[in-house]
Amino acid sequence: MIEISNLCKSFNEVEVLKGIDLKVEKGSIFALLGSNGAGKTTMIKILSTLLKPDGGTVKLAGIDVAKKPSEVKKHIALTGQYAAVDEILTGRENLDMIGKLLDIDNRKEKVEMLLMKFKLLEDANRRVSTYSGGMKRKIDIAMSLIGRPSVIFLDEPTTGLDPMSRKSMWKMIKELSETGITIFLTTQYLDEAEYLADKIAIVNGGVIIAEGTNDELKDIIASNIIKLSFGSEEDTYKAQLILKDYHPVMDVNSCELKIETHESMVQVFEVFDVLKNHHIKIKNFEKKKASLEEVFLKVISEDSEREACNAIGD
Ligand SMILES: Nc1ncnc2c1ncn2[C@@H]1O[C@H](COP(=O)(O)OP(=O)(O)OP(=O)(O)O)[C@@H](O)[C@H]1O
Repeated sequence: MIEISNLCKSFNEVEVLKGIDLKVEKGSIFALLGSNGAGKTTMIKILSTLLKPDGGTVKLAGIDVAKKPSEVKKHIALTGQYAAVDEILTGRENLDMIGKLLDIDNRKEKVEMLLMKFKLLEDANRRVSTYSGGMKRKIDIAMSLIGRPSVIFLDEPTTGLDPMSRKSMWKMIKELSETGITIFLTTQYLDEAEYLADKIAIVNGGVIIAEGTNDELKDIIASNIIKLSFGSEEDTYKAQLILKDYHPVMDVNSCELKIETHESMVQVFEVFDVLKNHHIKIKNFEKKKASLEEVFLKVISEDSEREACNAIGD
């Protein structure tokens, strides 16, 4: 549904996007992750025709976004971090206004159907200025659905929402995806990407540094993690010293060490052997896959280190 090739964009000589290549499958949920200022919103603006790229191509449903923006607009909807709703109007009036602008058939019915779907019927005649953050976000998404888009861009859809509203937004996004709409979202919440996305890409320094399904990212980039717990602080400190070549991360309070293992079980047995030889008893042992957060932090820090080394080399 979306094909991005060698996408570049600079602002005042600062290169924000330095050659992005991505593909998003029809009907899937795609999450773009990145730190503050990584270029996520810039990318969404280009994909949704609001900003012209400096180079590269973007095709949406096979249509070139730069060459035929008005064609592309018929297929897409954009909702932002800051709800684009008119606060003075009621929820119903907001939906009706967009319906009029888009000259939608059966507008009234469509508006009522969306109010019902988003559980906003009871509050439909209240001014949006009196809505909670979660309700504003709902009306924003409902407005974007009036034109029956095939792709919806959600820029940080749950930023600023409380945990309950986040969960209900997640449910709504899943339901939208089940109707066949392709969803492209940006987020800073790793659990959000982990829960929602069929595919995830991490943008850093203007390029995509990792891409894949949740499991692929964890498999390809991250190693497995072993968690060892000990009977005392003393043993934990000793184990940390003995295992220093494995770069353990220590949590003294819970007497735990976390170690990354890069190869199957071989390193796990090595660690056991070393501890046994030093007569340190392991109280508990757990082997788990890295979380997406661990993957994210690792690839970002490795990429930044590489950049720093390159800069020194230059
Ligand atoms: N119109 C503009 N003029 C100049 N610089 C801009 C403009 N828009 C964005 N930038 C810069 O481009 C970089 C990327 O911004 P962008 O908003 O795309 O990042 P982001 O990943 O969405 O960040 P955040 O997570 O903080 O929203 C930032 O350094 C920002 O200051």
